Amino acid sequence: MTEQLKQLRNEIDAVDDELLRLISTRARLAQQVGRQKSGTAYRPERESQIFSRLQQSNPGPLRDEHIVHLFTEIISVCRALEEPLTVAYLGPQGTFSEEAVTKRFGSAVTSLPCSSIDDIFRKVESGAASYGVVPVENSTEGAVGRTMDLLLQTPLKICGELELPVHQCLMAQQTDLTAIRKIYSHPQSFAQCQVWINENLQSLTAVDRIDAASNADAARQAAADSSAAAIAGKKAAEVFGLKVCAANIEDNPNNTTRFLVIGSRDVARSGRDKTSLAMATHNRPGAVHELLAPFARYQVSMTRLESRPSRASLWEYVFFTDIAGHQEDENVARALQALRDNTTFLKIFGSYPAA
Ligand SMILES: O=C(O)C(=O)C[C@]1(C(=O)O)C=C[C@@H](O)C=C1
Repeated sequence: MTEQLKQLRNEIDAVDDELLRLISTRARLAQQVGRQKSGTAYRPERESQIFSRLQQSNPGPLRDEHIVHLFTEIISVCRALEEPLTVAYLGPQGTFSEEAVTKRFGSAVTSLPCSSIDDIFRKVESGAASYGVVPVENSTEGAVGRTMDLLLQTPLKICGELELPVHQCLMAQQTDLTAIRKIYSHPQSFAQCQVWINENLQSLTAVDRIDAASNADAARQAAADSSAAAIAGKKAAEVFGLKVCAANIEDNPNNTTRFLVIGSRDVARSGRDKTSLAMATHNRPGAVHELLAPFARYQVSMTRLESRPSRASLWEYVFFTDIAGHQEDENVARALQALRDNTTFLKIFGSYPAA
């Protein structure tokens, strides 16, 4: 070892000692904060403010996303000292939903795999989980209808959102594509990889596509059959001991799924928030125009507008809307009051920090 290398490593040791001391101090402060406040330890608005501040003062060379990743884990262990959290997600282990839980809450939570989106809502409503993470839309496939329908029925609130880039892989027990006779995957993942499958697999011999309940379930089935492959995220290959035959096979490289965090408490203002709601009005000419007018009047930006059948009567729709700002912001509060006066139905799902 050169003298210079030895010297640099000594400096790293000294920095690590300092980091250890500082992280321990931070953890003790979080414990004190936990004793001061009432209710749940998880404060999404505060975490969002911490990330914004750190990104603004990031001196490099680490990228902002690395800083957020490191501090997500630091906050995760500090939060766990205050209160252990259980987070429900669409299982089994190895799904993109599980990745979404770790991305938002860090690793120091108990993640609870559920067999359906309905089950996630049930677990949070019953208190078996403190929070739930549910997919709400995909950039290629559009809205996740079940999540939207359940939001209408539940007393739960939206406490946060996050976006997860969805990179699909073809995985199998071996990497020889000519040995593959069937592929398991979730129908949505098949849809996201159509071009790649047609170009790379259909030209071989006949390959059956078999729908699975989830990508991770597809990987589980491929792990039990040497003539099968699965399309799933890289995490599923790790969980089920499969080899990745081809990575990033999604037709759209920007393929992203947006997830919501659901819980039972309202979230305070972070200063960079969004509010989600659903509304309905009479089925007559100009009604939708009138419905949206308060947003224009009070200068509230809409970031999403999606209609779904109301399920109450034929050809009646509920409009799901995301707007910029928190319910407690003056312009948002005024727009919401105008909506209360003009709609036949209005449900506010919650305000939360924008991703
Ligand atoms: O500020 C708080 O309320 C804390 O509990 C501290 C802390 C943190 O580690 O910074 C931990 C959990 C909360 O979600 C937000 C922040």
